[in-house]
Amino acid sequence: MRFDVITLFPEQFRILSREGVVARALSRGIAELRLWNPRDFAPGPHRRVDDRPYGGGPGMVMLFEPLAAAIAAARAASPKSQVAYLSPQGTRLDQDAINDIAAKPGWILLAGRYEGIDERLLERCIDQEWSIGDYVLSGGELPAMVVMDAAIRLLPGALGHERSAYEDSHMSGLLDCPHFSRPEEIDGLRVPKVLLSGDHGAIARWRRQQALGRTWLKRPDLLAKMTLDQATTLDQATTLDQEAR
Ligand SMILES: COc1ccccc1CNc1ccc(C(N)=O)cn1
Repeated sequence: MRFDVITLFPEQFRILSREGVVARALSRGIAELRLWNPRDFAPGPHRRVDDRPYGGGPGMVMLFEPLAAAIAAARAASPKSQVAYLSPQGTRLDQDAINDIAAKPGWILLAGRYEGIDERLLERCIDQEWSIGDYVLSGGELPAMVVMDAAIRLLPGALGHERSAYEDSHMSGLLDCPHFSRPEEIDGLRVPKVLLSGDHGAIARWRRQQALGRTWLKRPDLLAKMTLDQATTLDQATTLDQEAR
């Protein structure tokens, strides 16, 4: 999977290639990262990438021309990739969205700075607009890294133990179960007996029951969403079954 990131601060992305799951995936060629700096595409002696907003107001806006040129160069290098802009106005991402993102051959991620970008880029050059949450950051670089981390860890071979990605919170539509490791007792707090029993069926049932219980207590909205999804799936299956008869 290939990520092309358009950013005024390429140095910030060094962190991805230093350590951890993403760094390993990059070094193994499971994922690729290429950085494009709009300043390299800005014309004239001053190589401007931003300017004051028409209509006045505080802050600066990223200029159309350098970004459009950087996007065109990235598209030429990665013809199968779509362009996604990280912004507080974007579609809110969740695990389902990340699963879809990770299934594509690649993405060109545009990280905005200042007050944002010239609106005409959204008309002409950008395919999708994403938000990692309802809060404003000083730039789109961290959101771009969040999306890359969440997607790359799902790629085959990225995690040591394939199943651990699937069993994470939100992968099954539920929150994760509790985890314990050595020692068996800490300050009077003991590991649940079932986890020491070696009875894998009982352990799996306990973990599912814990995940359901936690989701019910902490995120009942996920349960509602899940039962709705399941109901829809069930309904579709029934319809298909009736049509098949
Ligand atoms: C004032 O910053 C901007 C204003 C407009 C667009 C982009 C930026 C860059 N900042 C971002 C980017 C993304 C997110 C998010 N929630 O995904 C939060 N902040």
